[in-house]
Amino acid sequence: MAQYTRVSGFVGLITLQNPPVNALSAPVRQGIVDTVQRALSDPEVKSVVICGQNGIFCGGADIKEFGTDMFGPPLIPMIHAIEAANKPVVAAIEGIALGGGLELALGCHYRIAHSKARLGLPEVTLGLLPAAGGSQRLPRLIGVPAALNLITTGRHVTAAEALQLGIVDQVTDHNTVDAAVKFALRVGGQSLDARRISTYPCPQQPDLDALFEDVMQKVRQSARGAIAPVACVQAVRAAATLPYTQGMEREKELMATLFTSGQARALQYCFFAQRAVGRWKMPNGARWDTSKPRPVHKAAVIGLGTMGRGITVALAQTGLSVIAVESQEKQLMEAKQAVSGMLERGAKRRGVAPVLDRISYSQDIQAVADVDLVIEAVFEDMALKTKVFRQLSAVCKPGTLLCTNTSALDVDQLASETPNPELVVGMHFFAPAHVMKLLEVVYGSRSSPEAVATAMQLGKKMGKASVAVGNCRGFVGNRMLKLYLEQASFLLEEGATPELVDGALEEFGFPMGVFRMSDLSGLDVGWRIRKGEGLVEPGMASGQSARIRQGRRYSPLGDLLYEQGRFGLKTSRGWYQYDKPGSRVARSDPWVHSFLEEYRARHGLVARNIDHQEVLERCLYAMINEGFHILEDGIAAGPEDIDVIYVFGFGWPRHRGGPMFYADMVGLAKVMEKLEHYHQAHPDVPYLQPSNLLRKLVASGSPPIHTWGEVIKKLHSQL
Ligand SMILES: CCCCCCCC/C=C\C=C\CC(=O)SCCNC(=O)CCNC(=O)[C@H](O)C(C)(C)COP(=O)(O)OP(=O)(O)OC[C@H]1O[C@@H](n2cnc3c(N)ncnc32)[C@H](O)[C@@H]1OP(=O)(O)O
Repeated sequence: MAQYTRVSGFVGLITLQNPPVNALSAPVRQGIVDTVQRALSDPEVKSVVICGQNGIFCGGADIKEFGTDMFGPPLIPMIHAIEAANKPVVAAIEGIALGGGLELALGCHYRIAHSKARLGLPEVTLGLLPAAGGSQRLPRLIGVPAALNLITTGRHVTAAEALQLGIVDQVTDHNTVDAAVKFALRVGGQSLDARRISTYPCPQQPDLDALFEDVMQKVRQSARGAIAPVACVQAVRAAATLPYTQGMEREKELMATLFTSGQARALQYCFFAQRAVGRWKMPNGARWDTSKPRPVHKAAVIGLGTMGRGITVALAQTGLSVIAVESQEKQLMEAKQAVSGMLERGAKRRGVAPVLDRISYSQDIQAVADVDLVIEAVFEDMALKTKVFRQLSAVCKPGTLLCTNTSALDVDQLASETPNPELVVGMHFFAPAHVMKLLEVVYGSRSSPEAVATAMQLGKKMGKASVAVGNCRGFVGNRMLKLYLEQASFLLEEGATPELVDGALEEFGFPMGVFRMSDLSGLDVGWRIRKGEGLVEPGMASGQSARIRQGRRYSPLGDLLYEQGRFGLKTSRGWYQYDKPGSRVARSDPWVHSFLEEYRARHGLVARNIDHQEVLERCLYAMINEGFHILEDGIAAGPEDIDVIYVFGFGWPRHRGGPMFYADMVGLAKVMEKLEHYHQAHPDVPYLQPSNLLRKLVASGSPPIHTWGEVIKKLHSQL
């Protein structure tokens, strides 16, 4: 809807009304068309101002309409009619002008923004391009390089940057609508010939071909297979080389390809999934909207290894006072220096002052007596964590929330060591904790809704995609990852190389394949986890029972490399070789290839040809199948939770939506059939057997992902 009023005698004021972000839904577009016509035909009205209600100009097209039968007036003619008007139209931009919202503003003759407003064309993040003239007008207004930057990244700019770039004509600290009305009164009756952006020639750019070639190469490299950034470059190129009308034709053509693409569906799914995970619920009925978080002003971190340091930085940057505790003096000194460095570098990047004074350091756990929340980040060892939790219970004031950063251990067991298990939750960060955007909030069987709400709110304040998950070994992310890693090792045994497996996964869109990732995180880390699970004994890796452990297939390849001191990047040898410890450039290592050949010969394994498709099916479908088990077990409340975890924490390519969305796209029947096929070929790998839930979904005709909840509910009610 759009409301129309006449203000100051001569100005038609149009207010977009569609909370929460005044998205351009069909009724809003219809409202704009009607009210613009009304203003233009009223002889008393000399100029027009368009604004949005509640201090928000417009969040763009209504994303919920995509994929439905869209009705109502289309955006392009609506914006053309505004630009062609014979009375000045001024956009009063408060809050946000994004996507179609900014395109609407670019159709206006003038733009006035509040100093706190943000503007941008984020369509690329939804798998689209600015196809209501944005890709054609913006380059004409601000030049090709700046437009390319904004359109291919989708980044938001501040009002100050928008003014500097020439996107807006004026910035105000005062009431934007008042300023726009005053402005409109002043320009009423003036010629609009020089104010219609579509009539501007694109600013000349030396060596246009070289510029586009260079940008296209960079965009293709960073897009990891996403098609929208490439289409965005092509659309801007059309703006730079074609007359406006032909450029619009090209924009439309490119949008037609994107609009119905699987990638756009995936990216739009991710947009809503990211918001859906905030509406968490627990199997006992506790939920986000009935659980009140506690205030957290002061927090403590116990253990200042890599994770503890990152968590300390993340908390301090959120504005909390932090007490960082490390019992070893040398480690404490090193941590202090490292944390200060991280804070200083982060502050420099963001152009703010570092918040070093928010952190105090101590070797004594007694120092945490008055904090509201503690995050334990000591070594991943149950006995050690238990000791820390007992100490914390004795030291902390009543009501302090005790959180563990364990990546796999039993949260219930830790909670049982405290007199108040309802105050215990997992806060599983991902390394580096001040950078990675994911937080798994793990509720135990006795965690209170209040404790979960507090951890979720803190995660949100830290800027993390926070997902509430149940307690099981590895929670959601690592539980699924384990099978992905195992399948990759099995593929090596069967004839693949690390390069082949990584190549397939990187082509799929992961930033790095499984073996490069393993070199980065350290083969010693994986070895320690397997040892903790009782899978590793000295000498066992080469013995008779090497390839069967705990009654099922096991690959000792990682253990054998570990025994050779090949820990990955840190020792400059792992699945690849590196020029020096810490170097990121992975080079093939002939030693690894001979080692694999000898290993196969020793175990009577005959190498066969393995192609990219098999790598993807084995690694990804095994993980997806575990995702279905996780849903069945109620560890994740819905497929969105799993997908957000994988996109934000494990480098799953966002344009493929996450593992569960990907399964839906591939077709559940196909995933099930392939799993059955691989299980038949590898009966000693029980987890390749399709899960009950997957079978049930296929039997119910493979319903779309947003309706899986019904099938899961039915499954639970039958248990
Ligand atoms: C064959 C060819 C056919 C061609 C047809 C072409 C037709 C299309 C033509 C033009 C297309 C234009 C493209 C666009 O405009 S795409 C949309 C561009 N806009 C965006 O990407 C903005 C997305 N939103 C955000 O970034 C944020 O929501 C923000 C606006 C910054 C607000 O953030 P915050 O304050 O943190 O609040 P939330 O993110 O939680 O959002 C609050 C609720 O509002 C819902 N929302 C937000 N934006 C939209 C939107 N554009 N459409 C619909 N709904 C939106 C959001 O989902 C939250 O609700 P909920 O929690 O229920 O999910």
